Amino acid sequence: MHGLGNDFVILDARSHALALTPARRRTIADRCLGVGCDQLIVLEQPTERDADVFMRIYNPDGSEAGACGNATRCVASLVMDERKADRVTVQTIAGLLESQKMGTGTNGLPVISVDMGPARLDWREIPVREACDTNHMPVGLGPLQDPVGTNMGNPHATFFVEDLAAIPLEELGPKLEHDPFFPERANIGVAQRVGEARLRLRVWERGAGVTLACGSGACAAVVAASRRGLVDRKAEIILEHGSLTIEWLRDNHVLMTGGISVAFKGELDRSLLS
Ligand SMILES: N[C@@H](CCC[C@H](N)C(=O)O)C(=O)O
Repeated sequence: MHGLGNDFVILDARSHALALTPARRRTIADRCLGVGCDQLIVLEQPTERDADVFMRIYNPDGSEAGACGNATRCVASLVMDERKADRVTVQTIAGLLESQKMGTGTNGLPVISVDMGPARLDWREIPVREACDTNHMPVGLGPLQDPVGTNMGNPHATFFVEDLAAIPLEELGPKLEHDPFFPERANIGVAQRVGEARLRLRVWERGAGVTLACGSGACAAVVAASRRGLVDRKAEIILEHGSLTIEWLRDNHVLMTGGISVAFKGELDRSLLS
């Protein structure tokens, strides 16, 4: 499935455990050696009574992430179809995420909204190496300076620039992701304000590289832009393959709405079953 081109292989391990070693996870995510995806998602039985499904998130480098906004919308849509319901709760290692079907987009695809939980703004929660004001973090490289830090269940640094097209993200992104300032590495977002309530965004994702869209990165960008006074609390985020609507609610939760799509369905090879 994909959300605006941020693509996922979603494995259903709810009724049968999978033998997924880190090496196997990397191979499945490899676009030449496996199926290829930005994140590998594994569905399991939830451990919380209020949740409908548990979702694990793996980056193509094998690392596990606490949040993936676009995959949450995809998984929620799958489970809503199964249950013939308009609302479901997705459990992740970072918490419970409530999701709602909003209807169908002009392209005929489902539009799904997810409450990504609270935006965490304290430097210890992002986390960064030293105490700092997360609205102006002392880290940067070349034209990317003075980012805003946000934890949306995963760590983000959002840089604001005048001309997004002029930023060599493929070159600067990996260096910033691995900057010692971020002990758990970070997703690197670069945003340009293009209207009163509109931002253009590109993200170098931790453990994945540049993707066509990053849902949690879009949430972090609106929180960051709002803290900087660049937008109010609701904005359209324009990504390479479409837009997301993000709202930073007064209770500090962040709501993300956008389209999702099923690319194809397949069956697991028996060798993957444990
Ligand atoms: N594609 C995502 C984020 C996936 C996880 C990220 N790379 C991390 O390591 O934190 C999204 O839509 O939010």
